[in-house]
Amino acid sequence: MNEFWQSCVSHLEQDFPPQQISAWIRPLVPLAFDETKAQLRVSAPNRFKLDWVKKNFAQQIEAFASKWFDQPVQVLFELPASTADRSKQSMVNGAFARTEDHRTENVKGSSISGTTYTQSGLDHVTANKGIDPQGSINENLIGSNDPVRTPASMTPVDDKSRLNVDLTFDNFVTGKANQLARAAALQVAENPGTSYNPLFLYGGVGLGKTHLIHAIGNAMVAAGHGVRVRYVHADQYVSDVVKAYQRKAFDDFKRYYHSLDLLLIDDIQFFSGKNRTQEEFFYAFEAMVAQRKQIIITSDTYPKELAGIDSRLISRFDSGLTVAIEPPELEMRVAILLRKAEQEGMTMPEEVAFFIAKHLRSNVRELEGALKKVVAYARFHGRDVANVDICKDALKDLLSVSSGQVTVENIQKTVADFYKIKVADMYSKRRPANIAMPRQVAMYLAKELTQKSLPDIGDMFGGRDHTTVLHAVRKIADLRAKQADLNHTLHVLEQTLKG
Ligand SMILES: Nc1ncnc2c1ncn2[C@@H]1O[C@H](COP(=O)(O)OP(=O)(O)OP(=O)(O)O)[C@@H](O)[C@H]1O
Repeated sequence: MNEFWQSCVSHLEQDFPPQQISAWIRPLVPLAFDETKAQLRVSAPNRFKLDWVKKNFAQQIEAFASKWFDQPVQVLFELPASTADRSKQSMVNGAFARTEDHRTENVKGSSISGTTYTQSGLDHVTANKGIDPQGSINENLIGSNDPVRTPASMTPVDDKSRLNVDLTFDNFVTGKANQLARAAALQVAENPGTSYNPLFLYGGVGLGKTHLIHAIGNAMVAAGHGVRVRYVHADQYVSDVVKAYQRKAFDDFKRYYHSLDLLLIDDIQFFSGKNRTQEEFFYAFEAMVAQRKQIIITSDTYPKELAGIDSRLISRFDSGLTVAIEPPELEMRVAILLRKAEQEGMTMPEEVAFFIAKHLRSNVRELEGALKKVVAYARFHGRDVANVDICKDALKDLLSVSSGQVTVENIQKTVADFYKIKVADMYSKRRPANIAMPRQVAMYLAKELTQKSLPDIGDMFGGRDHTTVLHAVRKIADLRAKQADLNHTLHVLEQTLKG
């Protein structure tokens, strides 16, 4: 059985990215193969994973098993005995035995749509519908048409906390833009409720705020003290308040939120103008902080800048630690692309990451989108290694928006970034080889890609004589013809500059 399963997993690894394998396939346990019925029994750790695997992987597993056992095999997925018993018991009793659990399930279920996890979350809700026959708040809230934020079809979400288990400190790339936020987040994860309460993270879209707060939640859960953690998007919290109000279920609502050890509330700017929500949140905030329970808030701006939020709340938000996440700098963008390409199983040479990172500057989500396009495009053309030409084709639309006219300043900056030297070295009189060579490359590109004359270019490189520029242009052209490496570098730089 073991041998079969290992081969099956290896086989699936060829078709699915490592993230999906670790999220969905590795947690499965092969139980037995019944030869007479040609049935393979496989156990999934919970109902959510079971449904997901059944829907998305069953076919491939069946096909592989049929080949392996040399007959058409049916795969039966089941829950571990204890989980199955619990579900059954709930069905029979008609309600959860412990009201605490029941209430928790209700509110939890209510907050699924409208967050990043909509697709998988809804599947989970559907699976739970039968388990919760009373379905008081739960059923009604599920019916809501909350907006879908991000379709994350394969996002593994923990049912209880609504944490995305894939968003961890380990895969959070750090750079100047986010090192402070990460350090604060780590500190809070290690000393919840006692270091900074609340921790308030703010920054523009797609910069990693959500990622970081999930990482805190996951770290605290992993620390294994049985903490009650809950991630909720502010929009969803608003809709929970409305529904609790409609159903006169405020006591349950309050008890649930006030009982948490860690509340992660995302995009608090969505509370703007929602007075009743703000009031409820104020009580939850006071109750939790008084008991040293940790609250972490994200927002698109810092507390005092929040519009339509009660000043009492703003002063509470300001009472802990407020940290910004800035847009990623070039090096961090390159590092993110390299890391994510590796996760996608795509080989991406550093200069290719540089090419993308140079053009797409706004946020990490944009980089991820670009990378997905490149990976899909490369795979479609049967390539495992991305190159600049593939990127140019795959990202045609994105690049045309961001590309501008090539200027000498742009060339100096791009070449300096590429060779990891300072832009100021382009004008300086210093002549060590590690600076002189990139400077000559920049002069060469300036002559090639702009209309500037040799004396103009000389001026722009710290008042150098036109003969110095001419010498540089000739030298680089000559070397380019002889050195494949340099030719390749120049090609990357030209593509990067031309967009
Ligand atoms: N430093 C990072 N390292 C790795 N991945 C990152 C990093 N920052 C962001 N990401 C990824 O970029 C995507 C967008 O990040 P996230 O959703 O956390 O942004 P956000 O700041 O919460 O944006 P929004 O305000 O739009 O909700 C996510 O897939 C996240 O995993």
